[in-house]
Amino acid sequence: MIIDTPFAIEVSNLTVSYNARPALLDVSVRIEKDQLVGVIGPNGAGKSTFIKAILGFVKPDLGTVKIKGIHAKNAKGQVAYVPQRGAVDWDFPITVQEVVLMGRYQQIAWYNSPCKKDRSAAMEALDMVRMTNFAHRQIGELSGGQQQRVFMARALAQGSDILLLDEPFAGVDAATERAILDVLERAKKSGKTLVVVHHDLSTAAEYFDKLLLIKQRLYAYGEPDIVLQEDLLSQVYEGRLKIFKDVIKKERS
Ligand SMILES: Nc1ncnc2c1ncn2[C@@H]1O[C@H](COP(=O)(O)OP(=O)(O)OP(=O)(O)O)[C@@H](O)[C@H]1O
Repeated sequence: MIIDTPFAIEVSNLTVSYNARPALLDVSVRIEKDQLVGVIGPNGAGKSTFIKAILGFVKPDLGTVKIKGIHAKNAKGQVAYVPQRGAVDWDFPITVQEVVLMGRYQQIAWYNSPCKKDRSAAMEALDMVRMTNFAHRQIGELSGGQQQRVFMARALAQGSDILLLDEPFAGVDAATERAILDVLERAKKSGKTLVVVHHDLSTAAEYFDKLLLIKQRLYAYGEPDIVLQEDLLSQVYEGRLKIFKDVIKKERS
């Protein structure tokens, strides 16, 4: 069933708890299609939980998630996920090409092996992240930034219109950060909606079309100049006054 909606993701009244302690409380937000969205907030704010709840990896106490107008339970395969780099066993003996092909497994019946179409989708995705020359390399032999790009290719090969990424810029150098941003921007131009957990307030306005500011509750969602307001940031980041004052100064200069 195709529903004509401008929204990629609609989250309504979402509450998620771990051991009876709420990580997210009554979060409602509608994310439009074809946007590059940054999810910001301090440590432990519930950013990863927000992503995991959209993916159905954690069960909400309350609330609903819709993907392109359809209840998330019935929209399996519509959303691709790029986990935090630390969540992956990089010593596993597998090549770059095999990892990216794994993105196609939802499309491959259990009794079939990957066909030509699956292989070309995987190669196209590797090309998009500029990693074609590394197709036959073991994943353990890549740098952190290259590993990140391979996992982005795996998500792109899946063919979903919506990609959720958990801290893709964590632990990479400035040049790699640029390369990853370039992939995100190209994916957006090709019609994807990307929701990205991001730690660094100083680059948030430059990198993203919209920001989602979260600390257990949703504090703001919108264009960076609406979200990066001193009063909002002071509520969310409390003692870390200097950091956000510098950010606002940079925003306005
Ligand atoms: N599996 C879990 N079991 C128990 N508590 C958890 C679990 N996962 C997260 N939490 C708690 O839920 C809250 C939100 O965690 P979450 O990882 O979503 O935050 P975050 O904003 O992504 O944090 P960070 O920026 O530090 O990665 C935190 O208090 C965290 O300790």
